[in-house]
Amino acid sequence: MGSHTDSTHSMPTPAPLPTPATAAGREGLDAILARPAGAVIALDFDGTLAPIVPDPEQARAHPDAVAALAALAPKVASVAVVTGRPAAVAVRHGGFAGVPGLEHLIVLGHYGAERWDAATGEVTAPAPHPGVASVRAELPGFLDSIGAWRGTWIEEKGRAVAVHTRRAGDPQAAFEALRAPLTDLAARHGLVVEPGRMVLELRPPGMDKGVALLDHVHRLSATSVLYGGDDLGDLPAFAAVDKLRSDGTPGLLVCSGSDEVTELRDRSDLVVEGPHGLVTLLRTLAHHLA
Ligand SMILES: O=P(O)(O)OC[C@H]1O[C@H](O[C@H]2O[C@H](CO)[C@@H](O)[C@H](O)[C@H]2O)[C@H](O)[C@@H](O)[C@@H]1O
Repeated sequence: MGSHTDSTHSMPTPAPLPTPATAAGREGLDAILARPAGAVIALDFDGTLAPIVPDPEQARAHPDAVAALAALAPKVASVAVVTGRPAAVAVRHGGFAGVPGLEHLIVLGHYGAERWDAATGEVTAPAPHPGVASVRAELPGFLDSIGAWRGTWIEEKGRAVAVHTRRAGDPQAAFEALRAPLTDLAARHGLVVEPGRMVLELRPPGMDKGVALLDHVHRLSATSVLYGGDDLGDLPAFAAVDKLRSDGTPGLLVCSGSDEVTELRDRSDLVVEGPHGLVTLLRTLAHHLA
């Protein structure tokens, strides 16, 4: 994908859009193309718009992501980023604030608990869950007591805490060893564990990316939806698109593929190769929309 040159007119013409592998996906893409003004384009951040790096503080949107989103946003009902990150962090690391074309961008942070609106620059969110403060206090001693792998570290997220294993000698073994104990710990504090790419997050229950996506699509009375993600936390959003489809709203499920997570590949209509492939798809889609 990319731009081609049309020798007849010497004008760049858009590369063709890829064909989704499923009939439902083709119907979703057709609906977006037929009526872009009714389409919601919703995208995960880490691993989808931003390449995975060892230090979450160093993660940044793909260099062409903002331009692709800004080209797409004026043509559709809404572009939204749906992320496990605090909304303000995703806005900062994405470079999403003050961008011409992204005046109506929405960032749904903390799996939808937070909402940042580019039109106001404000984040709205419910009161923090008290279990986060108590688990934050217990967590360092708890990790020591269970002999967590060296390199395991805690990310402070405000409304949640996340335990990362990517820097451990064997990240997958470190992740597996922590999963059951952290699930018990979270439950004792009224929280749930959200597993991700070499990360286990302890966060409040009751919200996920599927709930957030359905709410956003219904608020706008959208007529179609595209959701792109890479990780287990995106599966509820995939399920939400399935629900929308069965209720009559066409949708396209895009997987930002990696070797690390395979579950989404099997559930998606279209697989692109990581954030670079996703950004190329968005740019190509923008070219094809009236
Ligand atoms: O919902 P997302 O936007 O995909 O956010 C999920 C988690 O992303 C971050 O962790 C992941 O990306 C890091 C930077 O590339 C990487 O180091 C880590 O291994 C990944 O799991 C973020 O740090 C977490 O808080 C998010 O929950």
